[in-house]
Formats: sequence, structure tokens, C-alpha cells
Amino acid sequence: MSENIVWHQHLVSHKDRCEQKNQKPCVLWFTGLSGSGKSTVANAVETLLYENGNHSYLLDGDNVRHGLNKDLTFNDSDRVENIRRIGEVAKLFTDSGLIVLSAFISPFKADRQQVRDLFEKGQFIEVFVDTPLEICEQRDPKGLYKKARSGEIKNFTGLDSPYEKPEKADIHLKTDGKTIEALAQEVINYLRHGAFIK
Ligand SMILES: Nc1ncnc2c1ncn2[C@@H]1O[C@H](COP(=O)(O)OS(=O)(=O)O)[C@@H](OP(=O)(O)O)[C@H]1O
Ligand SMILES: Nc1ncnc2c1ncn2[C@@H]1O[C@H](COP(=O)(O)OP(=O)(O)O)[C@@H](O)[C@H]1O
Repeated sequence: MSENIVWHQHLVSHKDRCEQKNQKPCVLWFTGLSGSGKSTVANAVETLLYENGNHSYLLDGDNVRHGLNKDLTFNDSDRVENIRRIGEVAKLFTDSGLIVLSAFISPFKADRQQVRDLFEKGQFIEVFVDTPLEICEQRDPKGLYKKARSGEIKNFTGLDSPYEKPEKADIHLKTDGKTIEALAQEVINYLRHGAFIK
């Protein structure tokens, strides 16, 4: 870290921003295989939050890789850097008082832990979107599994690049046979129970 840099205290505090928004900020960190339903469920949760009058922002893998992280590939070290940057962005957004939803594969346990460590206890909520590889591959909405199987894409998560499942996710969404609405409601219930929202 560079020397001669001093943290600046702002006049409007974190507490002020939370009170104005009438919510307790947190990050809902969705993790799971490509095609598991991270974006879909995160979008459904954000819609419910919006309807409830909450203030949120959804950081989505594909979108962030078009801008902030467009210099990063899918090799292991770039995935580590991808998650590190997103973690820092999520930290800034929660400091602003928002409920942040992030939808990245985030395949490595150590990286998810490193992001968790940026937050106060309980503020980082890991949401495991647990959809078996076979189902993700059947869905294949972008045709990426097909390309990976044929060798056109290398280092594809779940095939020739690892996915380290969360062992104790804060919210474990077993998606099999459940509707998107039901899965989103599980997340909302968790937020209400933890008094993040009213
Ligand atoms: N090699 C490889 N492996 C996995 N995924 C790939 C790859 N190449 C491109 N894609 C597309 O990129 C999306 C995943 O980006 P993420 O930033 O979430 O990945 S990671 O967290 O850095 O592992 C992922 O989006 P989702 O399907 O929404 O998860 C894919 O569409
Ligand atoms: N619970 C679910 N039941 C049925 N289909 C789903 C469910 N969740 C997601 N899908 C579908 O699976 C596909 C992949 O979902 P997506 O949210 O893009 O996954 P990810 O963001 O993890 O790559 C989409 O076509 C979506 O409509």
C-alpha cells in the first residue's frame, strides 16, 4: 500500500445513509456454476426489494466483465483478481447504504472468504445457488457448455476448471424443482429475519 495516504472521514456518515434508506445494508453474494440461476434469482430478489421500497444494486458477472474487469480472463489468477475487485466495489456500495447483490461464479473458497473478511460480522451473506452440473449443462442458455465440451473454450468452470462448493453457506438454495419466486422468497425471508429490511 502506498505511504502518505490518510483515510478521510466524511461529514455524512454511514449511519446517516442507512437511516435515510431505512434499511441495514449487506451483500448477498450469490455463487454457483454457470447456468445455476445466480442472475435469475438475484434479479427476482432485487425486484422484491424494490417493491418493498428498499435501495439495492446488482453487480452481475457478465456486465462487470464488460467494463471494470474487461482486462481479466478466466485463468485462475484473473478469477482471483475479478473477485477481489468486486469485493471492494461491494464494500463501497454497502458503505453507501445499499443492499448489494452480486452474481459471480466465484469458484474459489479462499476468495469468497477474503471478501467476507472485508465486512462486519453477518453483513456478508453467502448464497449458494446449488444446481447440479448436469442441469446447468442441459440449460446451457449461452451455448457455453457445448463450446467447452468441444474444446472451443478452455478453463470452463465445472469441466476443466474447479468449482469449490460452499460448505456452510448462509443461504443454501437447493434449486431442484423450485420456482424462481420461491427461491427469491427464501432470500427475502432471511433478510427480514436478520432485520436487514422491514
Ligand atoms: N471459462 C469460463 N468459465 C466460466 N464462465 C465463463 C467462461 N468463459 C466465459 N464465461 C462466462 O462468464 C461468466 C462468469 O464470469 P464470472 O466473472 O462470474 O466468473 S468468475 O467468478 O471469475 O469465475 C459466465 O456467466 P454465468 O453463466 O452468468 O455464470 C459465463 O457466461
Ligand atoms: N429455478 C429455476 N428453475 C428453472 N429454470 C431456471 C431456474 N433458475 C434459473 N433458470 C434458468 O436457467 C438459465 C440460467 O440462469 P442464469 O440466471 O442465467 O444462471 P447464471 O447467472 O448462474 O449463469 C436461465 O435460462 C434461467 O431462466
